[in-house]
Amino acid sequence: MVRYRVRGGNVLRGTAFIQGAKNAVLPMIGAALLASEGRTVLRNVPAIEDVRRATELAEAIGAKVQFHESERTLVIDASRLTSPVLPAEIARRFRGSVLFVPALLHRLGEAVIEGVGGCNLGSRNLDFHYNGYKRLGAIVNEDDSVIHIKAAGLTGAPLYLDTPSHTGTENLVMAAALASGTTVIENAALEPEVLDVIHMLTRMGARIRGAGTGFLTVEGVNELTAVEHTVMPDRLDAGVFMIAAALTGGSVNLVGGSLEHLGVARWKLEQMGVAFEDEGAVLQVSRAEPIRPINVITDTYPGFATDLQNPLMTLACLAGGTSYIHERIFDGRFALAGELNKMGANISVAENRAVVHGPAKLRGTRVTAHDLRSGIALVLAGLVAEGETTIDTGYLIDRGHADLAPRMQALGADVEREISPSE
Ligand SMILES: CC(=O)N[C@H]1[C@@H](OP(=O)(O)OP(=O)(O)OC[C@H]2O[C@@H](n3ccc(=O)[nH]c3=O)[C@H](O)[C@@H]2O)O[C@H](CO)[C@@H](O)[C@@H]1O
Ligand SMILES: C=C(OP(=O)(O)O)C(=O)O
Repeated sequence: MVRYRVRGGNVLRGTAFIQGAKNAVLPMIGAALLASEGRTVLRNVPAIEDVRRATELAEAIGAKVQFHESERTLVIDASRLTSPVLPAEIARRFRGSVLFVPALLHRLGEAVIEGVGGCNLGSRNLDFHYNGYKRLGAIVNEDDSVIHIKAAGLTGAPLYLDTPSHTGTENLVMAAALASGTTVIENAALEPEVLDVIHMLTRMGARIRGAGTGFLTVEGVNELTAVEHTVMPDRLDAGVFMIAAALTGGSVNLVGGSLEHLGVARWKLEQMGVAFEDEGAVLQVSRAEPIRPINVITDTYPGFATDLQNPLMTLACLAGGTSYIHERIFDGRFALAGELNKMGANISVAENRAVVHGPAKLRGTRVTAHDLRSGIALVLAGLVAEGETTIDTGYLIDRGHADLAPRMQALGADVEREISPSE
């Protein structure tokens, strides 16, 4: 079992190299499976567990995949897909498995979803996805726990998303890209990762207009070709290292961090006292003043990213006053509060609102990661807690952050990753 052990008190200084974006590379692997000839090359791929699971899942349906981890490069040959089944033992380990459905529908005419994983954040429905496939002509059978979708060719149609779903947009764009005729997707997501996926699909030969406007028009084409594409940097990984610098009162140079990918989050961090110095391709982050309390409302991009809500909750624990966090994307994303309270924080939660009373003096103890971002938020808390903090279920952290311990150690943090015999 993977466990992280953090000893607090060190001020972080130095350079952090931001990884490739988890939430861009996973749909890109799904997109690579749409190419019936040649090999796709993805660069700047993060060495995270979700990518390793996605590699295993792609191989389970017949693709040939080589993940050259030290080169951060994935090579995918999807010329022969052999099975429409996304096996539960792999698909249930990560959310990105849902992104393989469009390729299965186009390449094999059917998809059998034995399960979808991902962070435990409440309902996490997929009805927008299924409704979209039906409107494109697929037959979706949701009768039992295994979802069967059949499609003898998809036909363009007017689609909509009730809310601008991140993977919902990516899946419906991929489904429409090879459908016959024109598809319009209303209320499409604007996240930078979604735009990067659309950029890759366009380079593959897809005909997509309106990226970043909320209205996407997709003219179906007959085939998509394999390309080489470099994955954008991970803005959530960058946000974690920004907050690490702010928490410890240090100064960190981010290679690969970009402020415009953060949207409102950049301004909220500045409101709390975080200072940014844009030095060309390097972004310097520091905190020159005491941490101020904040009022944060999570939203779709460019609103405050829900994936940074937990790391920000940790920062708010040190603020000189009361902070208010309103989580508007997921209906169960406050598991972190109970763990931080074990460390001496004073956080109260009522439905989708949390109130963080600061400043709190955090003390190291044994805590549990309930999901990827609560896990990384606990590592951040350990950086400023008195004594030692151990974080169990560290696999959840490794789902989304590559080489976390070495990258933190390079900044002077006392962070160790341990493999303990499963208890
Ligand atoms: C692999 C990946 O890219 N994961 C990201 C993706 O997740 P994911 O794509 O699952 O998140 P969505 O944007 O779809 O979901 C947001 C909300 O919409 C609801 N919903 C979504 C789809 C649907 O068909 N029906 C429905 O009701 C969900 O229950 C949730 O409450 O975007 C989230 C929001 O930025 C991020 O936290 C995740 O890191
Ligand atoms: C919710 C997240 O991931 P996933 O959708 O892969 O569970 C996340 O990255 O914070």
